[in-house]
Amino acid sequence: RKFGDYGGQYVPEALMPAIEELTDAYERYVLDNEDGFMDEFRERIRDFGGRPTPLQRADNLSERYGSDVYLKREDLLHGGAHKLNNALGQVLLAKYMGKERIIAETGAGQHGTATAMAAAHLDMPCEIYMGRRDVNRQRPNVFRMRINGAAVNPVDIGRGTLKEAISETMRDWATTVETTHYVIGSVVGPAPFPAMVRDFHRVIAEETRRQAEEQYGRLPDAVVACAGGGSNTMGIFSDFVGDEGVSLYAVEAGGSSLSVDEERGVAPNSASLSTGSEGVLHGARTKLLQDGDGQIMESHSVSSGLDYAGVGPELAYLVDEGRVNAVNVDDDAALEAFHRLSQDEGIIPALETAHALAFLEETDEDLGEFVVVNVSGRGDKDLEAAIEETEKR
Ligand SMILES: Cc1ncc(COP(=O)(O)O)c(/C=N/[C@H](C(=O)O)[C@@H](O)C(C)C)c1O
Repeated sequence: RKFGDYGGQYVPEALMPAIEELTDAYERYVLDNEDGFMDEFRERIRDFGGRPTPLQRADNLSERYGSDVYLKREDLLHGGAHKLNNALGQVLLAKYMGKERIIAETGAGQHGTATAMAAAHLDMPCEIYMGRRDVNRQRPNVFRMRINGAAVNPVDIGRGTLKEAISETMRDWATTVETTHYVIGSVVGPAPFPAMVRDFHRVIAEETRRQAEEQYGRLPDAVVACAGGGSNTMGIFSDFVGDEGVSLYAVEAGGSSLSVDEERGVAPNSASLSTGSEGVLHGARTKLLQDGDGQIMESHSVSSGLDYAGVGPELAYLVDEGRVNAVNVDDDAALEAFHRLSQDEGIIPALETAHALAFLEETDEDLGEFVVVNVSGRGDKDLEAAIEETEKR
């Protein structure tokens, strides 16, 4: 339940029965593979999802940085992002638990889309909560969710971004726990969600380890991934935590600046790991952007998927332990990296992913000769935003 001081289950009493039921199901089906649950998960994520994803050498980036840069291509997973690993796992688990309805939150819309696809695939009705602001800036994903048969509920309270969408989804779940499972989109929320979401994404790290040995003859010197809630980071890091020779870099959104405006409660970034402080958000104790009175601050990022004031408790723990390096790059660097990968490698990355790629350009650290970057998603959803943002600069 806990990762050092972080984690726990800070939820209203009404949710405790659902949390206990989910904990029992997680232990039986995910940890103990009861009824062959994990076998069915692996078979479906292979045949429906398209796993394994390639570990591909980026020849032009390798030349630019004078090292062997390999891309873990989660953008090639069905739906265009790593999100399907967790969404498929949780919807399948809901089916094993006898649930009849699926709900989820989304910000960038990738998690919402993945949940809608998994629910359609497993014949479960699905409802997605999405901040109005995100509905407007990730429209291609709103269309995909609806075409996959999900209802998309725009959330108009507050700033209409991810934080409010999560709160609305939790509110729905509190009154529908009997029949409904809440598919949380990242390694956040009350236990067992952070560990369970990590375990569904662990397949990314397992493949990367095998592919590194086969294609390069040894483990990477460094693994780099962007961090919003932290699921694609924990997914690709989880298998390497015990390998001291593999440096791990979690790249957060530095937004437009790292200085926060305590007065207005606004942080023009989402660098919770680097600049946040300990607090409770969405059911877990973790690190988050809060003002002196403990009010959660508005976060910012050019990418919806990193625009989140919190971060997963296990990732916060690994950073405090010094096992993961928390770094960040700003909006401009991410936009440059978005265009660089598109022009130099023929891959349009998600704006979230672009932050991980920007770190290779921005850092003056020597990352070693064999560097793996997690390409968490593709940038189809971001084309309009990226062009607009680039023209503005
Ligand atoms: C392509 C892509 N890459 C990275 C992220 C960051 O989420 P994590 O991997 O959980 O840190 C995201 C996050 N997307 C979520 C979503 O689509 O709803 C996000 O907005 C929330 C679930 C946090 C993403 O779409």
